[in-house]
Amino acid sequence: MFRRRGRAQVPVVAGAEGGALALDGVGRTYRGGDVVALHPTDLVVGRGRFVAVMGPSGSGKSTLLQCAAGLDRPTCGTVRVEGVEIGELSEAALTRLRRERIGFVFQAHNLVPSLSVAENVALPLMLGGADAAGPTGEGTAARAAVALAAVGLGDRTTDIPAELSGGQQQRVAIARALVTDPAVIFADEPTGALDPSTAHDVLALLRQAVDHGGHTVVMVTHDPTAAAWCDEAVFLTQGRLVAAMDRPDAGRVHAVMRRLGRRGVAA
Ligand SMILES: Nc1ncnc2c1ncn2[C@@H]1O[C@H](COP(=O)(O)OP(=O)(O)OP(=O)(O)O)[C@@H](O)[C@H]1O
Repeated sequence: MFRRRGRAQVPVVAGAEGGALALDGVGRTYRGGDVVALHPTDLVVGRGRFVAVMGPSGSGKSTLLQCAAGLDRPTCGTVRVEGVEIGELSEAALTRLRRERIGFVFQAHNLVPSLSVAENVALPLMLGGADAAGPTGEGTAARAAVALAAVGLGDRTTDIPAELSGGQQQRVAIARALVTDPAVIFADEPTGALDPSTAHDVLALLRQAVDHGGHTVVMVTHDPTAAAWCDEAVFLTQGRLVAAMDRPDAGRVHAVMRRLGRRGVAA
């Protein structure tokens, strides 16, 4: 669905009122403006939604995700997470917001190899120092244990990452993303390195985080099957958001991706 704005068509993801994430005219250029990775883009994601960001290689998906997550500063526009405009935050405040209100899951899970599974999950809490205790005063170890139990790894807390399979390591990364109870989880190709069965388990966990944890998940993926786990899919091509789909299924997503790959535009 779209509403018209001056500069571009604007996908509005269902349930946008009180959005967890709002991009307003967010663009990113490189080399003094010669390379436009992302044209000014508007996107509002409602709380408790699972959204896939899709598009051909080089269409700007990772750029959008990095700007939305406060990992990169856009060239123009504003990003709000739970209504907080992140461009106005100091580096220290942005770091704190990223640590406490945002979770990250990447294709390469970035676990610290020398730390145990439980220590890896507790890391965002430990970096938070005095604020690490949960709402009822439980400590970091207890919170990490709850997050690990939620991804089915409650019995692997003392292992180091190398002792786990790739899929189990990705589940640890999801536990680490969940442990701070973030408003938004950004996932960049979280199943890109996994076999279909393990990918299924990881996507089920993200779906559960939305349905039972009330989290919002924004996931970059190339995979129509992964997109079918989402509430909505939005499609980028050549740095522009050109289409959105409610309740995507793999067949329809695949058809749009083929059209985008062929012509660079949505039908
Ligand atoms: N640091 C950079 N300097 C110059 N150009 C860049 C830089 N980062 C990204 N780009 C360009 O911006 C465009 C969008 O890149 P981006 O990584 O966002 O695409 P993507 O859709 O995530 O691609 P993929 O699916 O292959 O990961 C590409 O043309 C890319 O070459």
